[in-house]
Amino acid sequence: MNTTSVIASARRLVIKVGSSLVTDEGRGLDRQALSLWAAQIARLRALGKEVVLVSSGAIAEGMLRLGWEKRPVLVPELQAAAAVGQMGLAQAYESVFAQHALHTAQILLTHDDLSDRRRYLNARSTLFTLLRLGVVPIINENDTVVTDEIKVGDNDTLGALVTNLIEADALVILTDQRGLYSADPRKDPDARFISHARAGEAALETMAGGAGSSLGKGGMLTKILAAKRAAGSGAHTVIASGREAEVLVRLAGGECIGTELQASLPLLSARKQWIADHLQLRGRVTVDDGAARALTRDNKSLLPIGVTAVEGEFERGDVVACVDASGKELARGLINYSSGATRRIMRQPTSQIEALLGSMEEAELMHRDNMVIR
Ligand SMILES: Nc1ncnc2c1ncn2[C@@H]1O[C@H](COP(=O)(O)OP(=O)(O)O)[C@@H](O)[C@H]1O
Ligand SMILES: N[C@@H](CCC(=O)OP(=O)(O)O)C(=O)O
Repeated sequence: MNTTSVIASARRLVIKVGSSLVTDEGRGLDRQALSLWAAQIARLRALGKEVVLVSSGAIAEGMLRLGWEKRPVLVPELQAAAAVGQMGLAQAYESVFAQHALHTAQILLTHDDLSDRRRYLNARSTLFTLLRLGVVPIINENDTVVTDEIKVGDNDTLGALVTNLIEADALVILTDQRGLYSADPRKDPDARFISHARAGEAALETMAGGAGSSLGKGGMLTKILAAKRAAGSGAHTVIASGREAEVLVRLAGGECIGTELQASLPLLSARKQWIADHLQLRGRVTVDDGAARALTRDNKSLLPIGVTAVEGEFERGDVVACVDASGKELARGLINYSSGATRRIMRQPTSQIEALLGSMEEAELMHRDNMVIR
């Protein structure tokens, strides 16, 4: 077991702060807390660390400003609250970082931005440029424009996607608990604290429950899944209390505070990580047993002959899932043919592609190099 926090050696960090912390349990923007994190982030920067902040709290702050006591159910009302609250977040962060002569930059993202390769690369280079300029990027989901089809849904997941996007060394999730317990400590007084574990361990998911307050979205499960996702690019995750004194500076000094979730999964290349990080896919192809073995056991590409069904409408180059007969996802990757063309060539040998379509783009429906096994 490590006695030095993984944060000590991390050079590039993503720090995520949850709604209940940012808004003092919905009482209003906690400027004191924001000011303490800004002071700590300024110290991390002085130590040579690059920091990107992912902050929740727009909806909670917007509700408060609009005088709404209960989280609205109607999507346009949630979106309106987010639009109002985001103004408060941006203003508050700008002023607390200004005290340390640090500029901030607001970045509002949707899942659509990250699943489009061109926009993904744009977001990445903008973030790198901001870091190089010494600016602290502050990210939230663009709640005002998201629909179910294009949303990430919670900022723990968004934090992990950003971690992978900028190849950060670590993701720090600050919340209202000390870290992960064996059960929700709000419900189980005997819950045991977990100080270290491996990101992606299945047992962790059974320990984690939903959100403890009505302010947050994710709860502990999204944090555990975020750690697993971030581990794909080799990033370690620490879940700790945002109320712990000097938490970020102490972590950077090597002190183990909170739950450390070590990355120990096989590393994916940056492009494969982008494929793995698609939360919503445009379609799926069902593969037969032979193709399932070829993909998962023999490291082979997917050929049209192994496909038995096609769902959804997709274009060449879209990310599509390969599922078995029971619907379980075996792999996903960039497909070489549109859904219409795939329907015409499925169950057929490669030698028939040209005769069926008039030309052959590629021999494989999905090439191994463009595929991630699940
Ligand atoms: N196993 C667990 N360990 C710790 N907290 C848990 C666990 N399961 C559920 N929770 C709940 O998750 C809450 C934190 O999630 P959430 O309210 O979404 O916070 P945030 O706004 O920081 O994302 C805690 O307050 C706690 O009640
Ligand atoms: N984008 C939303 C936050 C959604 C969310 O994941 O909240 P939380 O679980 O508190 O991190 C907002 O700013 O209100």
